[in-house]
Amino acid sequence: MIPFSERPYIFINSAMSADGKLSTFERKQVKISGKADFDRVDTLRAGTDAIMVGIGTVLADNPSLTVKSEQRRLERTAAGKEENPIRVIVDSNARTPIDADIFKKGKGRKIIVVSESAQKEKTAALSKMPDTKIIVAGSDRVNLEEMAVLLKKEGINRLMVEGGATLNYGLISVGLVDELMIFVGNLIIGGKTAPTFADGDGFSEGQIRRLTLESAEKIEDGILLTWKMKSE
Ligand SMILES: NC(=O)C1=CN([C@@H]2O[C@H](COP(=O)(O)OP(=O)(O)OC[C@H]3O[C@@H](n4cnc5c(N)ncnc54)[C@H](O)[C@@H]3O)[C@@H](O)[C@H]2O)C=CC1
Ligand SMILES: Nc1nc(O)c(N)c(N[C@@H]2O[C@H](COP(=O)(O)O)[C@@H](O)[C@H]2O)n1
Repeated sequence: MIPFSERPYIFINSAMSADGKLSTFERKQVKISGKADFDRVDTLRAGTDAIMVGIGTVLADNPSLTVKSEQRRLERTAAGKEENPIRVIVDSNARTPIDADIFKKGKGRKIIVVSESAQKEKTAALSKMPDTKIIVAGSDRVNLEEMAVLLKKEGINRLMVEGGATLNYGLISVGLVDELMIFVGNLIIGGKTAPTFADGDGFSEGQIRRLTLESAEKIEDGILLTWKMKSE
């Protein structure tokens, strides 16, 4: 485990259906949160140094990961920060499209974390995008622990993760998650191949991770659960 002083504080914010799905079997983005929850997410975004997603989420949702409220952006700039937190994509093979919204919408730094096996032409093209830095961590796949240490060196002390299913599992499995905020919405999505909150290989019985419930808050017709990871 990486000592806490050498990595950012890392929390995941996700929205899942009552049956634990992040989206449909077609991997199409579903609005699980309502207006109030999206506003809460915007406050969280404004209060972090960086927002991270996996490449699967970029390819499926094409998110911009910007702070939506002008007032919150102004408060950030008044405090000497950039309008938007640094946007980080975990992208082992440098598959991020150069026309992705992350490059088109909102000002601020972007970091694409790739592995050594990513094609050099692809990383070169991404490194030419404005305000974009490439970080290499890991040989075939991004090594998340190495990445966390490098992100701390970039000045990221508080990191918000917005999925998806594979990245959530990957971070939890290497002990890199401190807190989870899961909004459970009032819908059933179903489907055995639809992404769940944490996919990946799954934990065997002896490896199951345990949580401590911090709070449960009703928001519109859903519930926001805030959990801390129990130390292993
Ligand atoms: N409801 C919600 O809050 C959210 C829903 N989603 C949904 O989740 C789905 C996307 O999830 P996934 O396909 O699982 O993609 P993902 O966003 O978790 O990205 C997975 C990719 O991350 C990369 N990666 C590199 N190194 C890794 C490592 N060591 N561990 C784990 N991942 C690593 C791999 O290339 C892997 O394919 C979409 O359907 C999207 O709509 C995504 C974000 C939030
Ligand atoms: N909090 C939350 N609730 C939902 O219902 C969602 N579908 C998501 N998805 C996440 O939000 C990203 C979109 O961000 P932008 O609006 O483009 O800035 C999406 O990619 C998921 O990470 N989140």
